[in-house]
Amino acid sequence: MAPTAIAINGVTKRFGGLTALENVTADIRDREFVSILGPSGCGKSTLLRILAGLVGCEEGGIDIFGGRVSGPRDDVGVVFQTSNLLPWLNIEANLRLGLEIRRGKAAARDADIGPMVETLGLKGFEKHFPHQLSGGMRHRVAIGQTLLCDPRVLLMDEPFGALDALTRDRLNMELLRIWQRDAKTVVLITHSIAEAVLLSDRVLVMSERPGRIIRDVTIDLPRPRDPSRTRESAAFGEYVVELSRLMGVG
Ligand SMILES: Nc1ncnc2c1ncn2[C@@H]1O[C@H](COP(=O)(O)OP(=O)(O)OP(=O)(O)O)[C@@H](O)[C@H]1O
Repeated sequence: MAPTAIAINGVTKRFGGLTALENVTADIRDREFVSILGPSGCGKSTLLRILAGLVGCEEGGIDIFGGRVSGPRDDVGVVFQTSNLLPWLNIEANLRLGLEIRRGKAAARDADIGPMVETLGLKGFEKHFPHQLSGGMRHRVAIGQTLLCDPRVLLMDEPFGALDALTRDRLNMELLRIWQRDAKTVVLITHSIAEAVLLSDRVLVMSERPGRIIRDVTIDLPRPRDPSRTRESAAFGEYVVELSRLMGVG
């Protein structure tokens, strides 16, 4: 079995008198693709921010590759729900920005971003500015910014929510390709049960706030997973039904 990449050890998080997370414990293996599902407000984003080292917690802690998380790390990349591109930089410069911050000016200047631009479906828009793009396109740039940095651990907070179904499918597949090719560990927060089943090795289901992990479902579907074929399979449907029931929406 692969070694542990992320160990979540009894994490409790409070905001004043509000307990957002209560004794959350989970192990995520190196190269594993894990999704987190849970009702709105149960603490998913808070957990991701703690994993990213952006906020602390009152009890427990997170270890990534054996080291206690005490702040953002270079080997951990995060994609948030909303994109925050710099409005005065064009798309190409925005894409290079993440690299510049992490690897320096020379690495950012020399990087071949063509393949990523292609993947993101943004060819021809390199010289445009963020205000000239649709919300979905801006979001794709933000995803590309993080992917270009090639982090070993990728944390994603509902990254595809704002995208149309076709783009979402394309980026889902691209994410799977990158995950398999580059042996990354991925933690994905999604509201889509179908997306979680399509992509993941395991789905962690959280309770209503205060968030706890109430179920750990292994998705034993063959890979590679072509979206249409996978969605048509009986086993896929059974996982969706099981998770819907756990989420109280079935
Ligand atoms: N900075 C903060 N200060 C105070 N309360 C907060 C803060 N951040 C989150 N919360 C509260 O913690 C709880 C969990 O919020 P969080 O955003 O983690 O939930 P979520 O599961 O990601 O929700 P959603 O699915 O709707 O995005 C909520 O009740 C929220 O109001």
